[in-house]
Amino acid sequence: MIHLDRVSKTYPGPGAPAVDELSLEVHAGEIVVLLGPSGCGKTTTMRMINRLIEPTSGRIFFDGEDVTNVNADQLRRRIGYVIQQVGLIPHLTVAANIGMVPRALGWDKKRIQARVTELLDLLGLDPDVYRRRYPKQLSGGEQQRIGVARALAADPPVMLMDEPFGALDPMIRDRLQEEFLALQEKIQKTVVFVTHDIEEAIKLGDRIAIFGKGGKIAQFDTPARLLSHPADEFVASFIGSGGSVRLLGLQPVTDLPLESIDIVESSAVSVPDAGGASRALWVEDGRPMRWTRGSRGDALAVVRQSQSQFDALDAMLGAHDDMAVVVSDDGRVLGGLSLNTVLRHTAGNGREASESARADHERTP
Ligand SMILES: Nc1ncnc2c1ncn2[C@@H]1O[C@H](COP(=O)(O)OP(=O)(O)OP(=O)(O)O)[C@@H](O)[C@H]1O
Repeated sequence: MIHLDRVSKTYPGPGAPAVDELSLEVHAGEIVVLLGPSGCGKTTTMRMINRLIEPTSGRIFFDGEDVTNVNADQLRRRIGYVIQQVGLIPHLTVAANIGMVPRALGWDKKRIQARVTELLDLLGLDPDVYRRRYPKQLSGGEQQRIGVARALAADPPVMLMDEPFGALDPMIRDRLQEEFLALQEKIQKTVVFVTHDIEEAIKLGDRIAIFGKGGKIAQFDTPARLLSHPADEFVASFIGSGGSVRLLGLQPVTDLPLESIDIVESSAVSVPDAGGASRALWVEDGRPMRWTRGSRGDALAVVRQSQSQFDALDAMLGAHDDMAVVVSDDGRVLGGLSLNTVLRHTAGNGREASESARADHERTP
C-alpha cells in the first residue's frame, strides 16, 4: 500500500541526513509502528509520507502509484493525520472541526452532519452532547478522540499518527489504545504510527520498525520476532529487560500444549476431597469450580483460550497454583496449562533471543 524507496532527508545546514536511504513497505490494513530514540528520524519519515516534509531524494508509492511529485494537497486528502498536540481549532465546534476536510472536498451539509454523527458514535462520544462543544470544553482524552475523528472524516485509506496518545495520563492512554485497536478492527486502515514507547509499539503494531542511529532502520519485524530475535545489540538494548515477559503477553495460551484434566461432574454423589496423585477438576453446570485433588493451590486459576500466556501466569500466581485451567470463550474446559510448560517455552524464547543478539554482535567487526 505504502512503499518508501530509498528515501532521504537532509535538512539545510551542516550535519548528517535526518533520514538516510530508508526503504519501508506498509501493507494495506496493517499498523506499522516507527519506534526509536529521540531524534532518530521517525517524525521526518512520517511527514515525508504526507509531504509536510519534502524528501531530498528517493520515491514514495501509494498502491504502486508514484506520489513523490503529485499535488501535496490532493495527496493529503487521501491521508488522515493525528498528532499529539491534536490541533483542533479553538473557535470551531467539535462538529465543525471534524467536518473540515469534507467541507474542503465540497460535501453538502447533510452528508457532513451524518458523517459527524457516525464518527462521534464510532468513537464512543454521544453526538447530541459533543457536537456543539468547543475544544476547551473537552478533556484531553476527548480532544484526542476528536482528533482521530477529524482524521477519519473523509474516510482516507491511510492514517498517520504521530505520538497521538503521548500527552495523556497512563490510564487514559491505555483506554485510547484499546479503543483504537477495536476501531481498527472495524475500519482496517493502513496506519503508520510513531512512538518512542516500546509498550505502546508492542501493543498496537502489527509490525515495528526500530530506528537506529543516523536515520536508518535497525530492524523491521513483528513484535514477537523483535522480542525473541533482536537483530543486534542496539535493538536488544532498546527493547530492554523484560523481553520474555512481554513476549508472554503476545502469545495465546493455545500456542502451548495443554494437559488433559480428569473432570468430576457436579452430579457425582461423593467427591473425594484430598489424596490421589493426579488432579481432578470439579465442574458444575459446565463451569470449573475447584480442584478436588492433586492441587497445590488454594484457588482455581482459569483463563480463556483467547488470553495470553502472561494472563495464565498471572492467574497461576494469583491462585498460588502451578496449573491454569484453560476454557473456551463460551466457558468449556479445554485442558490444563502447567507452569512447567510455560517455563520450558519461555526458556527457549529467551535463549533464542540472547543467542541471536550475541551471534550478531560477534559478526559485527
Ligand atoms: N526543521 C528541521 N531543521 C533542521 N533539523 C531538523 C528539523 N526537523 C528535525 N530536524 C533534525 O532531524 C533529526 C530527526 O528529527 P525527527 O523529528 O524526525 O526525529 P524523531 O525521531 O521524530 O524524534 P522525537 O522522538 O524526539 O520526536 C533530528 O536530529 C532533528 O534535530
